[in-house]
Amino acid sequence: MTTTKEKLVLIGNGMAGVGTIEQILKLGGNYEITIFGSEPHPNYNRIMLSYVLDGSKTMEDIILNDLNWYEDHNITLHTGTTVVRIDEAAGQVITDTGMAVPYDRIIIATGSNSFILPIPGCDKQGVVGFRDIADCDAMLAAAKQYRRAAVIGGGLLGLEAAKGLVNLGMDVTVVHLMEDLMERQLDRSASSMLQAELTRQGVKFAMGKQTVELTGGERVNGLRFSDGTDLQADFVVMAVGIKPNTELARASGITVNRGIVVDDYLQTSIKNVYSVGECTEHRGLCYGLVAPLFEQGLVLAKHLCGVAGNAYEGSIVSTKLKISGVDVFSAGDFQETAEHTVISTKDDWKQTYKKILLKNNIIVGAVLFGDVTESASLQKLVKQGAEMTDEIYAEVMGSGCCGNGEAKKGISVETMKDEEIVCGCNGVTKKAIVDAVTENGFTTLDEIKACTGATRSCGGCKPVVEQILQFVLGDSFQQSAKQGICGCTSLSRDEIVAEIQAKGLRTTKEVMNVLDWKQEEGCSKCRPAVNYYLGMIYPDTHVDEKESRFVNERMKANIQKDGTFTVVPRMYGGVTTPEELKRIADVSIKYDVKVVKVTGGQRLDLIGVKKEDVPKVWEELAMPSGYAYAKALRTVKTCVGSQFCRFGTQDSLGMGALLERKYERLDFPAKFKIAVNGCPRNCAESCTKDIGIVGNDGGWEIFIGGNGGIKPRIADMFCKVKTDEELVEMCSAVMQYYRETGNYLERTSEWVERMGLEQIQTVILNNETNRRELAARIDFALSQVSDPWEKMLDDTETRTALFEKTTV
Ligand SMILES: Cc1cc2nc3c(=O)[nH]c(=O)nc-3n(C[C@H](O)[C@H](O)[C@H](O)COP(=O)(O)OP(=O)(O)OC[C@H]3O[C@@H](n4cnc5c(N)ncnc54)[C@H](O)[C@@H]3O)c2cc1C
Ligand SMILES: NC(=O)c1ccc[n+]([C@@H]2O[C@H](COP(=O)([O-])OP(=O)(O)OC[C@H]3O[C@@H](n4cnc5c(N)ncnc54)[C@H](O)[C@@H]3O)[C@@H](O)[C@H]2O)c1
Ligand code: SF4
Ligand code: FES
Repeated sequence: MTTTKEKLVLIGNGMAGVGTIEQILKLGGNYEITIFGSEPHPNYNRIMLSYVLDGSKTMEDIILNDLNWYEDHNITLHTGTTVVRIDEAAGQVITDTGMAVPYDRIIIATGSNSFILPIPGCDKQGVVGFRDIADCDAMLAAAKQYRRAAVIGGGLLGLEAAKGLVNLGMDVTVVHLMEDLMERQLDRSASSMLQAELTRQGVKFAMGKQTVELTGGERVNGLRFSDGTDLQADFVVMAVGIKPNTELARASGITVNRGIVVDDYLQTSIKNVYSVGECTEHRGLCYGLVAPLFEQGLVLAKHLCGVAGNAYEGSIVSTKLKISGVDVFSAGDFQETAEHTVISTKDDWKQTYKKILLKNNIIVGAVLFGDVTESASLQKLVKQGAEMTDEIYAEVMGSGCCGNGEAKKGISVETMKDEEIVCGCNGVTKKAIVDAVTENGFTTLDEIKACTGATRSCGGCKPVVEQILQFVLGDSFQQSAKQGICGCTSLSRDEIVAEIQAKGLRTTKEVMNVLDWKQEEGCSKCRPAVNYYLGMIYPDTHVDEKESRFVNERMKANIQKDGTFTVVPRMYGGVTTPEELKRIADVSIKYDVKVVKVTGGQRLDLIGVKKEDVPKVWEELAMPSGYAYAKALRTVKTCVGSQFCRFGTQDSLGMGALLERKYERLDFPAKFKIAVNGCPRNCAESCTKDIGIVGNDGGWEIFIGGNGGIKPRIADMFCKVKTDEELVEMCSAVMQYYRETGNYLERTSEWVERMGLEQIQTVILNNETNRRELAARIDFALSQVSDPWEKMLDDTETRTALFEKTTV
């Protein structure tokens, strides 16, 4: 008997909402889930935007759940779609794109918006908040063009933004209303130590300043303060707090105060409509940190899954500033009053400060600066409302038997109670981590993260998690610190490839079974990687595993934020014909293609094709797939070369087309780009391509390992060759060597750095047999591939399943 699942709609694709869905899935909740998110991205770690800005993480690093995760859990995701109203009578949510989607239950998790000071000039160009990827992009772009930045607000966000902009080379002044930084978390002593440290790191400060106007023309050029003084700035970040996003709730008749008002089970004033996250007001409080939001999410998930659990009674918050070299921690009360008993130590030489506040001998708050080793213990003590005892005093103030910091660290982990929370962001206890090691056999930080969630958000708990691993594993900890390709295995890429070859393993499932994967099914990181390694090892017999492919690769087209697709046909060497152009034009008009874009790789991109039209567009274009969605050869960029250019000494057009025809369709560890130039003037920009080829009088020069993307790298000169045949053989050998030794998703720019140029030259240039064998192996692999669009057009079943279902 099949039971119909209740329809659960999540509005808001942020950390709180998706965190709740993750809990529901863990608890086995039986829902048909649909998620709406205004942003055009899958769920990402907003906290980490500070690290993207300071350059220590990339946007890709901070994705928490990629599109495969939604697919794998049968979740329908609508990105770039805002829900504008809940129609309670009709039992539907209504979107800004005109969708009406039925629901049985709703979770509202619409988060907050940056608070923008409503002062004259606040809408000028160059004024941003710091809340999402778009803001972060704007800041990264501004840093390339401008020098002077002002950050209004000296709270957590303003200081992290300021340090990020300093790292990007800007001259940054933090403009703060009060006399003390982070006055909502720190007392005057900690605040002034913090200001001194940040000044040392290059941040300037204008304290006690109220901004009354932003000056300039269309673009901001400065700030005017209430005392009549001003500050020049051509970029302004507002970080003066946040405003719960309650628009949708108000429009739907839900009770709203500062936030959306909920009871202790996160129920709003409307039946079956719940709210979690920053948009929520519980017992008069709205929270702006993830730990309380995850606590709310857990209570709600249990409630929605019918699992017994406590009501949500509110959270005690603690904060840590995420600036490298600045250790600050604050939990609970931080400003002493007559009611408090104060325990404090301040070391001006070591620049450390510790203060613990007691009320009637109960620990109610703590502030740490410089040394935050005790933050996890103090966080727990404050949360528990623990009574101060001699033992606790000795532990947290560092007196008594253990004068030595290292010894003390060990003891503090050892004496930590099982139920003590180690990761505040994700509510992970010491016991959960110890169990992950002793019961599941996990031994690395990545595995602990995948299993328990600890370290997944702000990362502040990493040192304590490491200490626990060390404590439980003893001497084997160092050895186990070797990281596998993901949390499912401790094996490296080379070990996996060697095992596949030695044991003759044939499928992903077999690899995972035989090599003792910790998660039977693997994850979205290892499944595509293993599928690639199998295809590389067995080019003739491996049956490609579609379920291990990323969504774009499965669809053979790139999904866009509005759910439509792009179609990029192949144009060998960037050359097309009037007949092809006519077909492209006819198809674009017939299928109402939104934009036809000339790409940087010299071809045409049909953007905005409706999903159901994609196969018809392929059929009517009658051109090969351009593989714009694949980890394969994308484009071969060419200049006009000797056929037309008066400087050209080599036929770059002809060679480009030849190479593109030869190497198209084959899988590589990552996308692959080539450029061919007719002379050293290098009009087709060889230096930023995986293989760059430059014609000269006596033949060709070959460059490898260039990249123009997020981590630009200029290609290295690999060798010179005289004939076209030598050129092709050399390219074949380099490409096959990269296919055989590259880590999945590793671009050649990283591969060359990792392997060393000399090593690659030794293997390929100094050993003719090697070179010939590599070239023969790639030729064999190439003989096995065929056009995927043509294949899909002949396969009615797959085509219908992919393009005629309602979801991707
Ligand atoms: C730079 C930065 C650093 C931070 N660092 C930390 C830190 O170190 N520690 C910490 O604890 N917290 C930190 N925070 C705060 C933390 O990120 C937030 O508390 C948390 O992300 C809030 O989660 P949320 O899901 O409630 O809201 P959000 O993350 O704002 O998610 C809400 C989502 O809903 C979407 N949405 C809104 N309305 C609609 C609608 N009507 N229909 C569809 N979608 C909608 C929004 O576009 C948004 O994507 C930081 C925040 C920032 C910006
Ligand atoms: N490490 C972390 O935990 C972290 C990092 C970034 C953001 N966040 C969270 O993101 C949210 C936003 O952070 P935030 O720092 O903007 O909020 P906030 O409310 O914590 O701090 C805002 C600061 O701006 C100051 N301010 C207000 N009006 C001003 C004015 N007119 N001129 C100058 N200064 C003014 C306030 O005095 C306050 O110190 C918060 O919920 C915060 O907890 C947390
Ligand atoms: S690279 Fe040389 S041959 Fe090619 S277009 Fe430029 S000048 Fe002409
Ligand atoms: S405390 Fe933030 S990730 Fe663990």
